Amino acid sequence: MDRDPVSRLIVISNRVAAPKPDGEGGAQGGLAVALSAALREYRGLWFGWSGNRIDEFTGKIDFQRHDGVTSATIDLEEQDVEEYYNGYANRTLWPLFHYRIDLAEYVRSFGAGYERVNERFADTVTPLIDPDDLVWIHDYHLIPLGAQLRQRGLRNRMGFFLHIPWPPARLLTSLPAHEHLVLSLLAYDVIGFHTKEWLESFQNYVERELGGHCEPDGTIHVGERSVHAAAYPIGIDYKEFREAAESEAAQEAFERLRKSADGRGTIIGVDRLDYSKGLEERFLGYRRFLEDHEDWQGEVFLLQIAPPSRGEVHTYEKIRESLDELSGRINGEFAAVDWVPIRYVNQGYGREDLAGFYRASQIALVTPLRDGMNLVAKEYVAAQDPEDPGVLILSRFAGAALQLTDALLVNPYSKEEISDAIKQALDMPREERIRRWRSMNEVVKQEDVVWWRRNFVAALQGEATQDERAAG
Ligand SMILES: O=P(O)(O)OC[C@H]1O[C@H](O[C@H]2O[C@H](CO)[C@@H](O)[C@H](O)[C@H]2O)[C@H](O)[C@@H](O)[C@@H]1O
Ligand SMILES: O=c1ccn([C@@H]2O[C@H](COP(=O)(O)OP(=O)(O)O)[C@@H](O)[C@H]2O)c(=O)[nH]1
Repeated sequence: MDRDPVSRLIVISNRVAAPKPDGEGGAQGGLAVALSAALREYRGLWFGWSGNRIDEFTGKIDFQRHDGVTSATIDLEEQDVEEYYNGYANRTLWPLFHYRIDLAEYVRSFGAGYERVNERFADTVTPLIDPDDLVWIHDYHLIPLGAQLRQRGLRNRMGFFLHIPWPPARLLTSLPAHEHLVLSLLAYDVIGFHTKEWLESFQNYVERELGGHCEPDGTIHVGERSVHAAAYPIGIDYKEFREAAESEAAQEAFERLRKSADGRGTIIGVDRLDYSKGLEERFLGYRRFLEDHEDWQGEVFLLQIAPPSRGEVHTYEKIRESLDELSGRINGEFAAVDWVPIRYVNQGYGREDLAGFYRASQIALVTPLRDGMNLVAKEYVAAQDPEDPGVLILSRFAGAALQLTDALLVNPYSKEEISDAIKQALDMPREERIRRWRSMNEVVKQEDVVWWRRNFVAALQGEATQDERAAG
């Protein structure tokens, strides 16, 4: 395997993938899954919150080594979790960055808790960083961390990657102290986004609100400061996922689902229970399909796997209640003694089970209203049987839609488009399914998590990536 000759890599993110006993599933989210894959190749360290709460912050670091990755985690206080994670990260930034200003809450104590936890991260991680280390900070929880580390004297090359969309400037300006937040990003040497669309929104903000100037090569100038900003779409660990798909456990999961489907077509959805994933709209689109095509009733079912997420945030409690109600209503309306249209499962599964379920499903319905990337779409493609692949129905508002252009792209707000796409997928001839799948599989295979990590790290080391050389 060719390794990049780099210094140590220090990865910092809110969540650090907790080692799980073999076979135990869970909704880790795409970031944790992708970073553990990338870090396995590196000498380095993954720093973040343990997920635990304590009465009083101590700054004690817990080191663990698991599956080739060293992690260093700290516990946070109850108030930290409430204001920083549940508050500013998930009640302010998450909805706003997913274009939901109607759900974004602007509460001063959230902002204060966010700054405090970023300072706590900076205080505890600074002694672990050597002068030659590359520092790679992840996601909206930790935007000001780079500036905090600079204030503590760190001169290392430092990069930031945003895993969620960057909103249009006109929406972002609804955030109190938005300039302060965005200016703190200028402490980094490299800023990465999943897609050109999110990058352009960022550049637009910089020019409109900060009076900055963006060069075609990705350099951004604001006052005296220059940083490099570019799109680096994240991928899955293709090789590892294929292995998971060929495991005995995946085969068992495949057979279990096929057996219980009893010859009916399976449409699968796999999402954290999050309002950004468009689950209500998806259920309504599927309902519309059942209404539009009565002959398909009893012939097909939707398996929606939706493990609960961020359950302490009331918008998440609300979406859970709405979906319980809506799935029940649709099932009550259409079910027969031997058929239920929606199997709605609030449980997380491990990768091997998921791989088997994906392969056993003729259609994947991946219809977020807005999504930074969406790795489920890529996993579905990777799990398919090349001789008889399923069809991916994908929201045009997911970052993945910019790469997976041979999916059936839909507007997730439109019941009609979802209904039509399901019908088109069910009727699609095998040759067309194979043609579309081959082209998507090539992208998923080539532009995998290793490619993503290498491109970002190359930029962090100050090297132009191949794509950037071609563009320049
Ligand atoms: O850590 P949680 O609060 O439980 O949430 C899970 C993760 O959700 C978000 O994932 C994003 O990253 C994926 C990988 O880049 C991307 O495909 C997806 O579109 C994003 O939603 C969040 O950004 C992570 O920080 C969370 O860990
Ligand atoms: O029961 C589940 C549901 C999801 N996932 C994983 O969680 C990740 C979700 O990533 P995605 O980018 O689709 O969305 P996110 O949840 O990060 O917003 C994918 O790797 C899924 O395989 C999982 O391991 N078990």
